[in-house]
Amino acid sequence: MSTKLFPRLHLLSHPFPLPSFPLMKLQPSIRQSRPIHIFSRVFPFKLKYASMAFSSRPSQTFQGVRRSSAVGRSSERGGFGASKSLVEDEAELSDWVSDLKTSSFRGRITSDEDSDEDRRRGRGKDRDRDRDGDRESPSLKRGRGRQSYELRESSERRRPRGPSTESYPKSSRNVSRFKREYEDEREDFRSRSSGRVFVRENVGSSIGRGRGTRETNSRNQQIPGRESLERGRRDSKYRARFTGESESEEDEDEEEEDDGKRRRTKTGVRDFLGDEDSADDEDEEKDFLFGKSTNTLFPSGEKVSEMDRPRKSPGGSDSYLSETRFDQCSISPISLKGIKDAGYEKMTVVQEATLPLILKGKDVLAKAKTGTGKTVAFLLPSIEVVVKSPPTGDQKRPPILVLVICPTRELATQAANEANTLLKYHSTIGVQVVIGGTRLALEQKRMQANPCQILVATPGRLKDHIENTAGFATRLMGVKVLVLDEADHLLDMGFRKDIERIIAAVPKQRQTLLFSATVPDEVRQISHIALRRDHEFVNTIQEGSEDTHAQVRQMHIVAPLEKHFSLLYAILKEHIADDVDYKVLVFCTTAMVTRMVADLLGELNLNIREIHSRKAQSYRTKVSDEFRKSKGLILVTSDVSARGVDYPDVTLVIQVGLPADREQYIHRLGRTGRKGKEGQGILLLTPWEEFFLSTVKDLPISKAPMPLIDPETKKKVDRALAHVEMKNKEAAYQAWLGYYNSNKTVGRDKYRLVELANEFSRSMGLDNPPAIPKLVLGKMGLKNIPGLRVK
Ligand SMILES: Nc1ncnc2c1ncn2[C@@H]1O[C@H](COP(=O)(O)OP(=O)(O)OP(=O)(O)O)[C@@H](O)[C@H]1O
Repeated sequence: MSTKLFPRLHLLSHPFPLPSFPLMKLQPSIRQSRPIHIFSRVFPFKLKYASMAFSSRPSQTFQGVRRSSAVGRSSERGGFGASKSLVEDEAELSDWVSDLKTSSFRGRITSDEDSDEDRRRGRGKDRDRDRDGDRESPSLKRGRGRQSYELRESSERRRPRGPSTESYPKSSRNVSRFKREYEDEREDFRSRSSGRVFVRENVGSSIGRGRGTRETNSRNQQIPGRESLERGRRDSKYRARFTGESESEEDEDEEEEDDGKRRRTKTGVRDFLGDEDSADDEDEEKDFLFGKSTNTLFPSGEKVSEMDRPRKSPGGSDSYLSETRFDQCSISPISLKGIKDAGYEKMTVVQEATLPLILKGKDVLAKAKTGTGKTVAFLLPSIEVVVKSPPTGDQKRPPILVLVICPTRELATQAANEANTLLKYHSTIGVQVVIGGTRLALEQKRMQANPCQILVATPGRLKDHIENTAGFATRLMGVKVLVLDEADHLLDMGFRKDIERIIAAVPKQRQTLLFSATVPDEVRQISHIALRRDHEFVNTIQEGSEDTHAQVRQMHIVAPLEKHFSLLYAILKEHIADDVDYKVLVFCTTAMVTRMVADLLGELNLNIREIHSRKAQSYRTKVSDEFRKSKGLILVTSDVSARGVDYPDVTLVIQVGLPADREQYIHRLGRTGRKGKEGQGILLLTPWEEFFLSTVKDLPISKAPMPLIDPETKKKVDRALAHVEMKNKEAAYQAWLGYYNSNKTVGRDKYRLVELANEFSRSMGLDNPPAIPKLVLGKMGLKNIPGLRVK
């Protein structure tokens, strides 16, 4: 792309006005500034910062922070309405589902009571999977392709679930593959879906917890052979599943370990892996054992009116740091020592806004932009709760005092790392992590043998422990603080049932903290599931300001699918040429599309890594760690990296294809521009995806000039495409079809959808679209649509 015509862009620091909070004096904020390279030059103007004007009310506590009581607040996002998600509301979903006309789908409609009964009857570890939709007919399971996952997941949202008493067929390769794909895709789906909430009760209704009804509520540098070993391992594992063995959906690696012997004899695959896996486990063990080792606070019930505080920024840019130092708050000296060692001196704006409230014992729902220190904001006061808690007599089952729930494994690990940093000098307080993809037994041992006042968990694995770990439920009854990180996502339909189950397992008398960079109105309305009625809503994003960072340049390119791979390559090449310290995230729509794009970029000799739900957890952890520390690297990823992951100094985020919704666009973009740094975001769409721009029209996304693709580049990309494995293209095609089929706009017209899918197929260099199993097409509601090939 020719970018040389345009001036470079530099962002300037700017001062904020003085706050009225007595302890906190705001000075001009110093931001790290780096020149914007490549795409800055496509814009013939300098970024202008609009001065922000806010009404100031004397009763406010923090500048630039809107705080409100729980009751009666609706919109804080200016003119923007509800997010557009894959399946936006129940009525639309209903219409959409009725279009599918599949008898097997109808066959799946059963009742929740049945499923509970089924659980009681006991299906061993299978019950965790039941939670996520395995209560269905075997025929459905057989037909489940990964790309049909969205269909199933969406369908589940509206129907009660019931049991399947029939076992999986034992020897069908197709079944194994579909099952594997379905399980793997689930995490990607969960990662990208958000905002799909159907409950529309007013906050503060009688259902609220406060009213006592809580429960109602470079691939080229990859380890040689690793990939194929992983796949072989998965095949073996899933084959084992169909023999009637099972595990929780997040626990693939765990099952491999626990049932390794059995599977080894069945398939022989694990013979190749024994050593490697134990090495992985040791690494993981080390990771999790690195560190060491609550007063019950109840709100006074005071109502706080909405407070719009000015945090004016004469320079225009938003600041992530306040002028308030941590030692100005009532934090224990030992915590302060840890904070100092971590290099934190001043609080970020969200920390300044929420810390006093949380220390007072209030339930808080907080919204703050990506990369502005929300993790410390909830961890630090939680640690203080532990500090103030009297020691307990129960040595056998010491209580867990703080429970932090994160939607992804990477995020949970990251939060635990941050907790350990803060706990550096608290020798008797320990944090433990429980996440899918690791051995349940290992976690059980760790939680028993080490201090574990703070537990960070992903929902599925936590639920597994609640149901399967002796004494765990008792330990959870000690919880004084419950934190939902990425709260809007956790309260979304993909996680809702798990979260409700977890909430039921912790005491009603607790403090609850909900944090996210996006809080759609729907989430506010259902927050009573977790929060007390008199909770505080703290919004650090000023009215009239965007949910994204001003120092992140956002652009979109609209081009036909056939050009996307060449464009992606051209954009990356330009960026690499412009910035030796490049660090790029390329988001793709699904795990299999991610794999195919990673293959392609690897063939083009770019220094890439890939991460998605189809990768083993040990691999994901390694790649994630590597990317965190690296420069000069491109991470091709599905939405497992969309939220919360704190990779420092990401220079560019590229989103290829339709993001699941507005929230997901914001979170993905938020991997760059963290801690006040600059960054760039490019959204690459086709003309028929352009409608998405209307859902983010309040964000400063400008149209980038169309990069020129010279014939040589085109040829190079075509040659590289020819080297991408056919089976990866086939899987990408099927996944692509499934993803867009579940989009309520693109998936509405099935004939058009198939035309577009075949366009995607051609863009991968295929003359004919790959054939898809008949059953899968049936599940997707795509039987007899012209243009599809059936196998
Ligand atoms: N007071 C502070 N001073 C300096 N750096 C801080 C401070 N608090 C947190 N950080 C750092 O800021 C970075 C971003 O923090 P964090 O990941 O918690 O952001 P976040 O708001 O949760 O982002 P996201 O919305 O993407 O999850 C981290 O590297 C963290 O260590």
